[in-house]
This record gives sequence, C-alpha cells and structure tokens, in this order.
Amino acid sequence: MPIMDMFYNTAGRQLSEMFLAICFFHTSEYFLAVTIHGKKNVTLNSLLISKHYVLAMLFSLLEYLVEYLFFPGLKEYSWLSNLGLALVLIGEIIRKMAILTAGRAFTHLIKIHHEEHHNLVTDGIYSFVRHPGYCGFLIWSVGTQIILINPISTVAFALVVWRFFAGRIPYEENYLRRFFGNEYGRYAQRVPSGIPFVK
Ligand SMILES: C[S@@+](CC[C@H](N)C(=O)[O-])C[C@H]1O[C@@H](n2cnc3c(N)ncnc32)[C@H](O)[C@@H]1O
Repeated sequence: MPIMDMFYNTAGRQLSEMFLAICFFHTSEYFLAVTIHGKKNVTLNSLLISKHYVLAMLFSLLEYLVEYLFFPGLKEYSWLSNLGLALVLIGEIIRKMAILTAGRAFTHLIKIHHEEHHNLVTDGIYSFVRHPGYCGFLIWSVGTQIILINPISTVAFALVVWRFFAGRIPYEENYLRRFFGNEYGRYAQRVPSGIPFVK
C-alpha cells in the first residue's frame, strides 16, 4: 500500500483526530493557566510537554505506522476508534471542569507551602473524586491511543500514567493534609481518589 494513500483514508481521519486532540489539550491548558494565574506567573511548562511525553507520543506514532503497513485491518475497527474519541472528549471535559472548579488552587506544580488564598476545594466535580484533573488526563491519554487502535501504546500509556499518578497523589496529599489538617482527612475518607486502585 503506497504510504501516502494512508493519509487520505482511515489513517488520515485517525491521525488528524489525534493531532487535534493533542493541540487542543496543550494550548487550552496553557491559556487556562494564563487566564487563572496571570501571564507573569505562567511559563511554557504549563504546556505540559516533557521530553518523556514527546518520546511516548513518537513511539505511539511509530507503532501506528508499523501496524498500519503490516496489519492494516487492525486499524479499520471504526467503532473502537470512535470509542477512543469519546474517551478523549470525556477526559478533556473532566480535566477542564477540575481546572475551572479549583481555579487558583489548580497549579501545574504541586504547592509545598501554604498560600493564603489556597482554600480546600470539595465542591463540584471535587465532590465526586479528589483528583479529577488526574482522572481526566488518564482517560484522555488512553483515549488518544484507542483513537489510533494502538494496542501496545494503549496498555503502556495506561500503565505509565497510572504509575505516575499513583506516586504523585500521596506526595500531593501529604501537603494537602499539612495545609488543611482534619478537614482534608475527612474529605479523603468520604471521596475516592478518581484513579483506579489508588485509595
Ligand atoms: C495539578 S493540580 C491537581 C489537582 C488535583 N490533584 C486534581 O487532579 O484535580 C495540583 C495542585 O492542586 C492542589 N490541590 C489538589 N487538590 C486540591 C483540593 N481539593 N483543594 C485545593 N487544592 C487542591 C494541590 O495543592 C496542588 O498544588
């Protein structure tokens, strides 16, 4: 199959959805951070693009290319790809609801010193899960790989992102407990984390 043909059919649709999902996610994260925290308090780090992240995305594109060339039938399950798109949209909505609900409390870097304006947020989407921002990102990232019907990257993204948040949540909550004491303890007892198998 000529390699350029793929960009006009299934692959064209799947790769453009993935590309749009990534562009929208990162630019909206940056602009929301600027709107909430002010331009002078936000750096390009708020685009949330790290070296490891770029490598993971490049690996997923490589997987896509190889499978498309050698197992083209695998990419034709449009219902599965559409499920991935639905997960990307759901993940985006959950994450953006978290950012809008938490407002100034939602900083891309975990706060290790309590600031006066930092209040404990337990309403809206935070009344259903304690970490909707992370829950949304987990769903979004796995969804990007299901759009591409990438079996290896789907499993790898789920494991790597899960492991990252499973380590980050106890660290973040250690500070939240220091900042908010029993109030955070009671909140953590009644509301689940939002990340599977993380208490
Ligand atoms: C990247 S945000 C992620 C927030 C949350 N973990 C989530 O997934 O929606 C990290 C910052 O949010 C703050 N934070 C987390 N949960 C909070 C809550 N319920 N109320 C106020 N601040 C919170 C932490 O102190 C940290 O500085």
